[in-house]
This record gives sequence, structure tokens and C-alpha cells, in this order.
Amino acid sequence: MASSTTPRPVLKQPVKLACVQLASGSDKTANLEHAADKVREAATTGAKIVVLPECFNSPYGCEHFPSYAETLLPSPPTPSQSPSFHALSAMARDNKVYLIGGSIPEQVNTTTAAADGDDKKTSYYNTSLIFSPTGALLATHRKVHLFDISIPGKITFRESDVLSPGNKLTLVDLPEYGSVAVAICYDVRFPELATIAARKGCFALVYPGAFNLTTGPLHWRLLGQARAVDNQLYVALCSPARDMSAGYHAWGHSLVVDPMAQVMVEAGEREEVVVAELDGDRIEEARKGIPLRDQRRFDVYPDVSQGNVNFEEP
Ligand SMILES: NC(=O)CCC(=O)C(=O)O
Repeated sequence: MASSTTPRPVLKQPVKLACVQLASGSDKTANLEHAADKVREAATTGAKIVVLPECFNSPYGCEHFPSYAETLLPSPPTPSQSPSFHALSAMARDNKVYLIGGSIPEQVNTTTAAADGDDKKTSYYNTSLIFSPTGALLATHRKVHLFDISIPGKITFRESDVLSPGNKLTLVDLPEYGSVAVAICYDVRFPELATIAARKGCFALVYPGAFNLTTGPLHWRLLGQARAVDNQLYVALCSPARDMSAGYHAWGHSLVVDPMAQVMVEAGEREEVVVAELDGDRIEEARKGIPLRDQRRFDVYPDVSQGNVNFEEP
């Protein structure tokens, strides 16, 4: 028994998407100013969706998360609580673009009453902020799958030593175009998240990321193409530029993949803006030619998009 779950159309009109492969350093104010320049440059190409990389306002590393973290709640935060929130909002508004604002370290302070007094706790998240062309916050995504890996002799990284994971999937409605799913870097390794988003009707999966020099050459492009071919939609991966003087060496190679899994554009290692035009017809062509959506066998295996899926932070 075949089944069809993907609503259509998923992309209402063609749209240019730009990935800004940004060079960032240790000075947050300078990083925000530089990001603003590059978003302006991206917008001059006609891009209406602009993507920044993971941890675009700071160096990437567990030792840096607490010192660069900003408080986002209650929303909107004040400029002193979150300069990055206000800088991103202005970048989106000034350039009239949808801005998928990479990610920043977020700090959440909670106080719970306990029998022996208040219990105060500070948590950190790796959080993406998404803004509309008017500068309004549309959504936030906290990285769901934390980057904990250990490849002997190559790389050990444990985000969970410092960060807490997010607990929801993030679909963002861009009214003129349709919806995109936003997730962060290591999240791309989890096909369930992508498949659920695709079956909810998004036209693109967008991942601010920062792969490294061990897994980058092996998996970065492969994962972008895998998520695209599985789900027959566009995938964008946006990395920081490589900086060999930093503690973490990002792979670079920001790219956009089409619904047939062809790489449309790919950056090198350095700072660069890559732009691709996304067209709903290409999604339809891929889905018509290889009609996976009508051939799924939910009588044999379950539909992961049904049932208990979180779209709101509990
Ligand atoms: N920042 C990240 O989540 C890095 C993920 C990564 O490099 C990987 O191999 O996965």
C-alpha cells in the first residue's frame, strides 16, 4: 500500500538563497559589524534568504560558549542582553531579507524554589535566530543533537560538557515562498529530523554549521546531498571561513544542493558568499520523476512525521 503525505506546492515562487561563509574572530562587536557588511553584500545579489554560519559572532569551542553567551529571554531581549539579536534584526530589516542568523551561544538563567531556598541554574544552548524582512523574530532553533564525537588521533569534541540540547524541530514560514526547516550542524547527521520537516512541506533544509578538517572532507557534502536526495528538496549548509590561527579549524565549503542532489554552488575555504536560485519546479520535477512520496510503505514501517514530534520548546 503506497501513501502520500507531502503537501504541495512547497515553493510558491523562485527565490535566491545566499550562504555567507564568514570570517569571524574573537571580537564580538567587530564580528557583528563584519556580518552586517557581508549580509548587505549578499542582498545586493538579489538574495531574499540569507544564511550565516554556526557561532558567527564568536570563535567556536566549548571554552568560548559561556563568555560569548547572550540572554534571549524574555523576548525581545534588551540590546545589552543580546547585541547579536538586535544586530541580526537590523541586518534583516535594512536589507529586506529573511535572515537565518547562523547561531550564537545562548544563556538561560532559571530559578526554582526548593525547600532550602531558591535553586539557581545557568544553561547554555547553541541557538539560531531567524528574522523576517521587517526585522521581526520569526523563530529560534536550539541545536538538538550536540556535537559529541571522539575519533582517536584526530578530533574529540564534547559540546555536551557545556551546552544543553534543544528539544524541538524548527519549521519557519516565509509567507511569500513557503517554509524552511532550520537546524544546526551536527543535526544534519540525523535523517529523521530532515524527513519530518520535508513531510511537513518545507522546500529547503538550512543548516548553519562548522564541520572540521577530519569529518568535513568525508561527510559535509555527502550529508548535504544525502538529505537532499532522501527528501527531494533543497539543502543549504553554511560554514565559517577557515582560520588556521583559530582553535577550531572549520571546513568551509558552504554549499547549496538541489532536489536531485546536485551541488549548485560550493564555496572554497575562504570568506565567500555563494548564491543559488531555488525553484519549486525543480522540486516537483524530482518528485514526479522519482515518485517516492507516492511509494512509501507505511504498512511496512512507520511514518516518522506522525505521532510525537515536538515543534515547541516544552
Ligand atoms: N559544529 C558541529 O556540530 C560540527 C559537526 C561535525 O563536524 C560533524 O562531523 O558532524
